[in-house]
Amino acid sequence: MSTYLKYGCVHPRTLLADLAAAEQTESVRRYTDELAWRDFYADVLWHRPESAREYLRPELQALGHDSGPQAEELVRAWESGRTGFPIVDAGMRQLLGEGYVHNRVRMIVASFLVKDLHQEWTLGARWFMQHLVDGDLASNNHGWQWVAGTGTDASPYYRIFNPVAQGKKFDPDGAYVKRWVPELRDVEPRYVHEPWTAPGGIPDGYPEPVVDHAHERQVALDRYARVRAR
Ligand SMILES: Cc1cc2nc3c(=O)[nH]c(=O)nc-3n(C[C@H](O)[C@H](O)[C@H](O)COP(=O)(O)OP(=O)(O)OC[C@H]3O[C@@H](n4cnc5c(N)ncnc54)[C@H](O)[C@@H]3O)c2cc1C
Repeated sequence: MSTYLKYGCVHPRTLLADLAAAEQTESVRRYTDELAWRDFYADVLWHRPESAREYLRPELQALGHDSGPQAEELVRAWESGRTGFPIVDAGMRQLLGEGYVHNRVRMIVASFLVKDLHQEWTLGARWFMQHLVDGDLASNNHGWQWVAGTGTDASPYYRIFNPVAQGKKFDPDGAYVKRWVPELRDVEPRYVHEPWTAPGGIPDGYPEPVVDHAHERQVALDRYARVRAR
């Protein structure tokens, strides 16, 4: 519904009225909560308009970010869905192909850019706004700040998504990855989220992982510890 809400085709109060009239199941309550997130972020943006571009926790700006030709190459790999991490690549290719990505995958690809590639959330937020059909300044930029750990009610900075574990948990048979990453269609489901472990190795045409997740996770945590110690 996000695109219809974004363009005002349906008003959130219409949805809330329907939800109030429905049997109060867990999914009805969850949906109501989701709509509340949307309004919450709109409210934050109204009161703190600078939060569209600036860190709500400015001290975390001192984390810094990677720059230079190698960092730029990694950003291009992320943008084009060629990081070698299947769930990240599927999400980024879906973004380019459909302009829509499920919330879980938005969180995974955003975490990868900020915590594995050590880029500022603002860079990813801009890319999303250029490509999402539901692109909304409040939900998008605060979604990014949530993942980056720099916003209101933010995910703690030290919570770092493991792209392999997330893929296995939320796409256990690899159907989502196989839909968007054709190079992996013939890989057995148990290897699809870490094709470098498959007996035949990584299929032709699919990249090797561009980073070592365990190492970059530690780099991110060390940077965070340094900023906190100031
Ligand atoms: C990094 C990142 C960027 C995002 N960018 C956008 C964006 O530009 N535009 C946008 O509408 N949503 C954004 N979201 C929130 C969420 O991913 C989408 O609203 C959701 O995926 C849309 O799918 P749906 O309509 O099936 O959602 P459902 O799960 O069915 O939720 C119903 C509605 O609740 C609202 N909603 C749900 N989750 C959130 C959330 N976390 N934050 C704010 N509103 C929410 C949306 O209006 C959504 O349509 C972003 C989330 C992240 C993590």
